[in-house]
Amino acid sequence: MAENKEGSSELQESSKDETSENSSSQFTQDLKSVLVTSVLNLEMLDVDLYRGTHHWVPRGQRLFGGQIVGQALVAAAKSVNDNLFAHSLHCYFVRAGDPKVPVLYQVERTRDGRSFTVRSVKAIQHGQPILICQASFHTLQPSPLQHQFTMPGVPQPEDLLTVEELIHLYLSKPDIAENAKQGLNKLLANEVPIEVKPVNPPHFYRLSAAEPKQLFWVRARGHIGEGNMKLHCCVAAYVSDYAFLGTALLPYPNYRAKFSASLDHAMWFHSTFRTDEWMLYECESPWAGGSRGLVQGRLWRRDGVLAASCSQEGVLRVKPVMEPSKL
Ligand SMILES: CC(=O)SCCNC(=O)CCNC(=O)[C@H](O)C(C)(C)COP(=O)(O)OP(=O)(O)OC[C@H]1O[C@@H](n2cnc3c(N)ncnc32)[C@H](O)[C@@H]1OP(=O)(O)O
Repeated sequence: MAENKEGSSELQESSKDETSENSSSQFTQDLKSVLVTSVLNLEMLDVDLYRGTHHWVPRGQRLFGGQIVGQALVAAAKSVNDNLFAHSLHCYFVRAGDPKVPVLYQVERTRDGRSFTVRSVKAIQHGQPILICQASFHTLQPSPLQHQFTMPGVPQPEDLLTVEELIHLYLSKPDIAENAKQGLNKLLANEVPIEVKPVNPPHFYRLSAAEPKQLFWVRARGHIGEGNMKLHCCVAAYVSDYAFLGTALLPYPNYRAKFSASLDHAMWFHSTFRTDEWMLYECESPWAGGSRGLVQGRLWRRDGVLAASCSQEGVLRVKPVMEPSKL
């Protein structure tokens, strides 16, 4: 991958490592997460201009927002020095992403300050922006001010089932409705590059109204490894948009989304973490109204350290379900 003006960023280092790994052992390459090898591995077309491809597209046939955010952060991170760490990003999804064409990422070097560096990224398809994103990077500046909430007490991932295992359990029910079976098999066919273990999975038969809160353990499929924090932040951006907006629907089992899409997405990165290790994603929706819903999330390391926080508002247009769906 060509060097850009700033010299090689960490991400380029990792891709150099990757190249060396590739040459050393195909086995290592097979273990590397598909997030690293394809979803977040952008092709550099020119200085500050990159092209991304797609790995998994949700059923709604618009690009997965987490992929666009993760790729935009990858593009921004390539133009900053290795001594800077991503600490926040704010973005708007302004048009649906088209799964049939790649996405171009155009990076503007908005400001290089003494401590903070800001990049603006436009994700472009068919000559139009689909996402506008600002990302900010900070040098390490320790401080006596240090506090965080306490991580919720939940069962460990080893004691929970993956989404795939839960689906197989539901599919084994003798009286499962045909349409529910088709829906579940479609979910199974998804090649989502992250493993998810819901802490409070929905009850199969009757979805009663629940609090707009959900928790699940998440991790990237495959190996990413230590050290490349910018890459882990990009994977966290990808992960943070998975099932996030659905938190706002939990109190309404008699409605289902007719049209839903993320409008914006904001993230703050607090500490080092490994997205290829289990992390607890705590999601809640403090508000919904006017065909919109607000969701907030906290990503926790297993040792209880708060790794990242995120917020998102989405458009939620719903229609009544004749009878509560069996999943
Ligand atoms: C979870 C995820 O990853 S989602 C992926 C990431 N997020 C995205 O892709 C969102 C990208 N942004 C967008 O697509 C656009 O900004 C939008 C759709 C959110 C808003 O754009 P607008 O031009 O204002 O669209 P608007 O909301 O008026 O219409 C959108 C659709 O809802 C329909 N609609 C509009 N108003 C209403 C309404 N009151 N009731 C029902 N349907 C409506 C429209 O007919 C349109 O349907 P169509 O696309 O089949 O024509």
